[in-house]
Amino acid sequence: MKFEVLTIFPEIIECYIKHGVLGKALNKGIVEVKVYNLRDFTSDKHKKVDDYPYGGGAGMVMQIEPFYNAIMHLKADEKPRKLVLLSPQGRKFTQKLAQKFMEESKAMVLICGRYEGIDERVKAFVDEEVSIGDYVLSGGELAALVIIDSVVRLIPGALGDELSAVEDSFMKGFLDYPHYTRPEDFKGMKVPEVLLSGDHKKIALWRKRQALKNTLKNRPDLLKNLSPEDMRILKELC
Ligand SMILES: N#Cc1c(N)n[nH]c1-c1ccc2c(Cl)cn(Cc3cccnc3)c2c1
Repeated sequence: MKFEVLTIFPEIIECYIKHGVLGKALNKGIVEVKVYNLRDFTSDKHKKVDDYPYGGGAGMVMQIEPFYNAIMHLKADEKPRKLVLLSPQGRKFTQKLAQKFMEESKAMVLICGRYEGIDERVKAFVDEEVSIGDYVLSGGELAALVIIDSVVRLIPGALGDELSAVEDSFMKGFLDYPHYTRPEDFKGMKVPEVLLSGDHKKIALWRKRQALKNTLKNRPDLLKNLSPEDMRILKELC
């Protein structure tokens, strides 16, 4: 899969993608990320990308021309791509939408703005307007990275451990179970005995109970379409 990112801060994207799962996927050639600086698509010597808002109001608005020029530059190769605008007004990004993007798109353009937002006319050239959540960020770049990271994790072979992609929280409809590793006793804080028992059936049941308990406490909204067995365990917890 290929990601093309439009931004005035390419360093934000370039720094993050070198590390972790994304870095490995890039090295394996499973993923390609190209970052474009919108200032390279301006037509004035000051590389201006913003201006005062029509109708007044605080702050500056990003002008349409750099976005238009960059999008036309990308489209020149006539290859199909999904154009996604990051915006506080966008539809909510979820694991389900990440799965859809991974399955349906060979290439995605992630359009990142700053300031108070971008000229509304840019939306005439995009396929989706997406927000990663109900909180206020300073621009679209972090949101773009969230989308790239979550979509790449779903690409077969990207993680090197198929199970963890399948087991990721939210795919199952409830949160993950607690994780422990060495030391067994840290200042008197001990690892639960069951995890040292080697009894895989008991461990699996303990993990399921803990996951359902955590989900009931922190994210009851995720508890849908539980299997009869999970429902039985949940009822025991109530
Ligand atoms: N995705 C997402 C997302 C999110 N979940 N919060 N904030 C954003 C986001 C995305 C794009 C931009 C652009 Cl362009 C400018 N800003 C700053 C801003 C802040 C408050 C009101 N208006 C604009 C952006 C914030």
